[in-house]
Amino acid sequence: MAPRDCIVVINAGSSSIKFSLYDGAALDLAMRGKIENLYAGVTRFVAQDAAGAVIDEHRWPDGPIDHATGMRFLIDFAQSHLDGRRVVAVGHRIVHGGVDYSGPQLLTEAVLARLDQLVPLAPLHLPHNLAPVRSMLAMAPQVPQVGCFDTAFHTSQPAAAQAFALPPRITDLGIRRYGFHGLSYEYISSRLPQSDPQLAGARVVAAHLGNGASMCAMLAGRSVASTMGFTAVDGLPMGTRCGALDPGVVLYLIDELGMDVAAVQKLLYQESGLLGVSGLSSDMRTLEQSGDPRAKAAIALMVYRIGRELGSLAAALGGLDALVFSGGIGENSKALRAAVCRDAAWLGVRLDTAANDSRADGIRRISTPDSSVAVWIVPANEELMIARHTLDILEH
Ligand SMILES: Nc1ncnc2c1ncn2[C@@H]1O[C@H](COP(=O)(O)OP(=O)(O)O)[C@@H](O)[C@H]1O
Ligand SMILES: CC(=O)OP(=O)(O)O
Ligand SMILES: [Mg+2]
Repeated sequence: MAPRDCIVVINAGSSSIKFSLYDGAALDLAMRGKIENLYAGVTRFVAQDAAGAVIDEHRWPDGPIDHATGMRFLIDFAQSHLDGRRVVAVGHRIVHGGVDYSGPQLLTEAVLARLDQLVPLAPLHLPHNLAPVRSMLAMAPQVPQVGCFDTAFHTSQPAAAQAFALPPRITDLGIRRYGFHGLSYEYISSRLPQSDPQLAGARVVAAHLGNGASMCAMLAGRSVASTMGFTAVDGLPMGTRCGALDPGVVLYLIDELGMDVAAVQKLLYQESGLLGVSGLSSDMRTLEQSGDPRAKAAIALMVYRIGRELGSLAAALGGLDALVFSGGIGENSKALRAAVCRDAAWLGVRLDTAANDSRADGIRRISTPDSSVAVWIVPANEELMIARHTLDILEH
């Protein structure tokens, strides 16, 4: 890579699109931006330089926008801020890789066609992950587009963690647990031992709590279990997704309530979770500011489920050395972290209240020195992981 060469990274989540621009083979961050509150609330855009100074901001006061409008805005923004750089590759977060893709992949029309088949497994994400790849392939066919999969990090899980108790004729179709947010967990597993080398071989549970939310058990930096399964609707309650559900409920909705598949999908993916329980909002900030008992109930349910999953994941690890919070809620909600840590006292978790309440940012420890479980905040950085994988693909 020449000094003016750069890699662009696009991370399209369910409620946000993040982009970053990295200079040269050292992957020095040049600029990052985020459009948040797609589909709900006031959509806003903010871009920052490497030092975190805001270089541009924008709001859409006439109502929330969708992924396609957001992407067009971002492409225009990035193109007008390249400042003489040459884009040598674009790295994309692709939420589902299915059975075919367990590592970063150069995206061609043939690969995209296979990924199209996985859309039913990630309806809130995959269409928005794939559309920008196609528009960039059309705009600049000479620029490699690299896909980095959320599922890839979890392929290290033991067979029992990946299995549903279903007959082989079903399992053989690829109907098994995959796990998601893998790029976030992979970043955490690479970043945590830099701050505390003792954690390199440790039993760690990380909670990526954003609009989508999951938890992952990692042993010596490798995924051994996670709360998300075949799809990103499993596990914890999320902004609008229900999380773990007795499959009998789905049968009942269809058979007894006469709901069709589209209605069930909408209910479980878009009308449940924090939004569904509170009846108010999918946004944790709104719920925390609300005095409505339904908002409190929604948060309490999320805290309760995190605690239950923490026990389960600690069991998969045979104990617990560290607990990590990440994602928009995990990084910013001190109340949620305090509630989760209070419920995890039985595991030896002791929160340092002052550290938890501090306005510091960046990676930091928030447990007391005598806590037998180290509690950390690690700001999510899926983009850096994508940039590293993209550079690897370019160089090999
Ligand atoms: N200061 C804050 N306090 C509490 N929750 C916050 C705060 N900032 C962001 N959040 C929550 O983080 C969630 C979005 O997380 P994020 O990781 O940005 O989303 P995505 O999964 O789309 O990438 C929202 O529920 C939002 O309310
Ligand atoms: C997998 C997933 O839920 O992603 P997000 O948090 O971006 O919605
Ligand atoms: Mg996210």
